[in-house]
Amino acid sequence: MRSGPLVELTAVTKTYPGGVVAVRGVNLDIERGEMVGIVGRSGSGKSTLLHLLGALDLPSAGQVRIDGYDIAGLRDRQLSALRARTIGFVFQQFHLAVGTSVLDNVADGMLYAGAHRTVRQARARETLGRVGLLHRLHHLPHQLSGGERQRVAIARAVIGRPALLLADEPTGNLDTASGNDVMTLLRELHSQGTTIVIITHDPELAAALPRQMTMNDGQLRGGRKR
Ligand SMILES: Nc1ncnc2c1ncn2[C@@H]1O[C@H](COP(=O)(O)OP(=O)(O)OP(=O)(O)O)[C@@H](O)[C@H]1O
Repeated sequence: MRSGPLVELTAVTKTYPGGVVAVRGVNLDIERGEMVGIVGRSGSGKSTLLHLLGALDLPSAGQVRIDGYDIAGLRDRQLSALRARTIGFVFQQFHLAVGTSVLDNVADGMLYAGAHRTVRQARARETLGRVGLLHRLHHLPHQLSGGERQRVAIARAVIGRPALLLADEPTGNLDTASGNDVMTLLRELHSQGTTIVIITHDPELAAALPRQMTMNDGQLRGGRKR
């Protein structure tokens, strides 16, 4: 494992074509093993920040380092490899493959590793055990509740044991009880060593996390501790 913060943003700005400045001069360190909430109103720039944290997008100015790598210095293939090895993503809308079993949805989270399907399925089974869904292996996504779907999405995101899990409004489509189950699961993954960043517009949810930051009009409060 490399030393230094897992994610380091220095003076990061993201301007969209058309001129909207979605993220302005953000400095942010996320240490290995942290669990962080980023809270902010709709349009404050949270999703844009998450895309930058996950190297899904490049900054217009400033530097993003992930696991020690300055992402601006990587070729597309190196960037994809870094993402695949290091980062898992969870979204509000689950994004599961329609018509594909729960087991294969999760097994596909390891496609990048080039392992045989039976190996991936064995890992998927083990990971679905961790999220409490061994009784749903052969169901299709549309046969699951929202909370179950999100647990499948989390299993897919962590099957490759990424150092960093980025979750964009992971409870946004769930009722309170299922949302609490998903948060409990994320805490468990955190206690097992995964660094987690959760984007939310829910101040209560963010307040319950070990570290919180606030996004306001593209600016981040609480980003750097030193
Ligand atoms: N692809 C894009 N092109 C142009 N402007 C964009 C694009 N994506 C987002 N924006 C703008 O950037 C600003 C920040 O958007 P972003 O989605 O990051 O906010 P958010 O805090 O995640 O909002 P929400 O909670 O509603 O998802 C908004 O003003 C938005 O309209």
